[in-house]
Amino acid sequence: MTPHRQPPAETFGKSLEDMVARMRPAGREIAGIGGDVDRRGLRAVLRAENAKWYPGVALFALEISGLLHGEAFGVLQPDIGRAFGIGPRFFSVLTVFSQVIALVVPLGVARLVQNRARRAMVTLISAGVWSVLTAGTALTATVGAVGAMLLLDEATTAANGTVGDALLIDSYPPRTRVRVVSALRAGGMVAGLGAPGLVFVLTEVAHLNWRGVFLVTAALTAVFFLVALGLRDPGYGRWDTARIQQRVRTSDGRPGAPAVAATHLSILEALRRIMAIRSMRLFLWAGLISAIASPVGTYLAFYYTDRFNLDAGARSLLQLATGVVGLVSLLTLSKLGDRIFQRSPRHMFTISAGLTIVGLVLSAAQVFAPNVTVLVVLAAAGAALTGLSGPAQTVGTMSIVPAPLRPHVGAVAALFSLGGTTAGTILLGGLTETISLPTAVVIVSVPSVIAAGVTMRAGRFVAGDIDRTIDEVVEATALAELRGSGRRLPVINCRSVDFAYGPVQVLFGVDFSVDHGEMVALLGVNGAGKSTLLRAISGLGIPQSGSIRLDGQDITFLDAERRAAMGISQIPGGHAVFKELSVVDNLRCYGYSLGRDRRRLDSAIDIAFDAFPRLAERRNQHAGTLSGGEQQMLALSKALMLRPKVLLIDELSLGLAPIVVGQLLDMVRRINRAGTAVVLVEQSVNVALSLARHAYFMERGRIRFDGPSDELRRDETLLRAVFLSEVAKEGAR
Ligand SMILES: Nc1ncnc2c1ncn2[C@@H]1O[C@H](COP(=O)(O)OP(=O)(O)OP(=O)(O)O)[C@@H](O)[C@H]1O
Repeated sequence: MTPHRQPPAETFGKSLEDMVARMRPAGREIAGIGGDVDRRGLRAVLRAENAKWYPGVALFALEISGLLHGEAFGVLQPDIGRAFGIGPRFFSVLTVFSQVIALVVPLGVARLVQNRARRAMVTLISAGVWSVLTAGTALTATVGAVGAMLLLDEATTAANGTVGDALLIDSYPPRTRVRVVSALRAGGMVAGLGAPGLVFVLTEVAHLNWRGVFLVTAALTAVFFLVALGLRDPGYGRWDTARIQQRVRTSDGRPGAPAVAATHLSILEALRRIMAIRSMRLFLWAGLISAIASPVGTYLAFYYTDRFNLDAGARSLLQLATGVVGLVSLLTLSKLGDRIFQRSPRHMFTISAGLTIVGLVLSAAQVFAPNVTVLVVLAAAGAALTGLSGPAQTVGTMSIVPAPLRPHVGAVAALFSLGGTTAGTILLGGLTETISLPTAVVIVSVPSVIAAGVTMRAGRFVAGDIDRTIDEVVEATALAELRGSGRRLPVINCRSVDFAYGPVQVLFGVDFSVDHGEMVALLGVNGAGKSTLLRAISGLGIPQSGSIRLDGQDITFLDAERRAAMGISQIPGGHAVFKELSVVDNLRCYGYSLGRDRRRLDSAIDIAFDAFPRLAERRNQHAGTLSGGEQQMLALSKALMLRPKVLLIDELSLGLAPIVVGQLLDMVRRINRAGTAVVLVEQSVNVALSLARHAYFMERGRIRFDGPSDELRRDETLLRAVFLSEVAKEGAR
């Protein structure tokens, strides 16, 4: 017998959506947008929030450490080459490996830290390895060892880069983040200016050979490593996610609910989740487009060296002037950045991208500078304005992803910007062969202006995307609360699902739930979106927004294969069998998720043959040559074999004789009685309503009815619509 729904499960999805909507304003305020604009200074906010300076200081120490050893490796490469008799070819082969490492390591590290917050450990191990590597390089005697060290260095640098921003963001409250990120970037700029100076002093003033420089650098990186040694991972979403969870728990006066179990995503699933964020997609494309111009700096340095006859000293001064102006502008304007972000993330991106465009124009104008003074002014002003968008972008991108996926963002961004840099190197190389450098610089600056425009557009969606992360946290916590209070969660719960095929949206805010062991009818006119909803549940399609949960666990972005293993089976209308395969091979394919246990598979196949002797008689016949009814029996065998938690059936009875339909429905009842919840999409209203106590009615991608089947049976207006579409379908056949 179909179990009774627990009140108010009939509107479970709806009530959850109401709860999520109710908590959204509080969630926004916690996430640092909305509410009264916080005008306090950084120190005052950190004191009031009891946030410590140390994580920032430690991360700064690690940044200096990274810069120092990176600079030593970069500058001294030719000397190492000479010492071992290796030429540029050796290093260019290494570069290829380095690029592979730069792409692969971040993804692996992001996955590694997704399950447990161990980002501080990753960053400290990286820094420790740097010290050892730098010292090891000084003492090494073989070419192979040099190569291995350079590659290991690349891997640890990539690992550190993956977790750095996420660690910083999670260490500070949202209302201080633009300032904190800006301060760290400014510190990095200082170190960036100081590192070459140090290498210069060690080689030119102290006259150390490359081994000596590496030893001194190793000692310094070790000191910075020790400074950072107390760094601990603050935990995912320490200042946002955790606080929202806390707020949800206390909102109904039941503190101390069990922890919310997160769904761990594979790398591909995590990428899918990230790419589902509209503003993130735009940010990533903007990153790729703007990276096209990244080789410009090198060309410019050559250009103004020739044009104004600048020597190394003058070039360093130019760099120093640019750095100092950039630093001052970052530090003075970052407070404003925090305020604007709080008022409206969209404005923050409009302003920062607007300033970037002005900065780009000034930077490109360098090539027309009549003298060195104008060159310095243009370079400094350009760099200062374009530099402002960095922290805005970091805070924006980190705020729109769920906290455990923040390290993945760095990994994906690296992928995109590498594509842009490669394209830019090829493009600029080609352009400078055929046209003058000033024209080439102006041409290559155009993509950066376009990228700023794309960023501006991305900013429009940031607030909405932050809402989605808040909603997910509220929902997960609310469900954990409910479970903690003894309530059994629905086996399937869809909340506010939007789905589109390309630009055409077909589902709009669908709330849909199915209890354990329940049979539910999903009805509606043709094209209402019933099959699409089933596809979203089984993982054949990914919704643009909203969530899908199996037994409380978020499965919105999981692979279909994983969902099948978790207990969701689907019998798609019209093409449920592999027509080219024999009956028994079809059953073997269905049994894929049972694993490698041959005996288990064989006994599952026997169960199917016992239930449908007609299939047993035709075990070696091609499934495509079975009758329509036999094909549906074969399809239903999947549920008999796998005993899923939920069976999604799309149009079981379509085009079949009543007697065959009767047999199939008997089997559906049997499967349901054995504990499998069934969602029945049926063209025959009578069939569906006679089987299911609970019914949903869809129209144009929206749920129009959610309640007892008897009530729907009495709703003539809705049923007439289905009936008419049924007639139309029959007519079309
Ligand atoms: N792969 C696809 N690409 C583009 N549009 C699609 C795709 N599949 C379905 N659609 C469109 O999505 C809308 C919903 O289709 P869906 O099959 O989910 O409806 P349905 O309620 O199951 O209809 P029916 O009862 O006729 O099967 C329809 O307008 C359909 O044309």
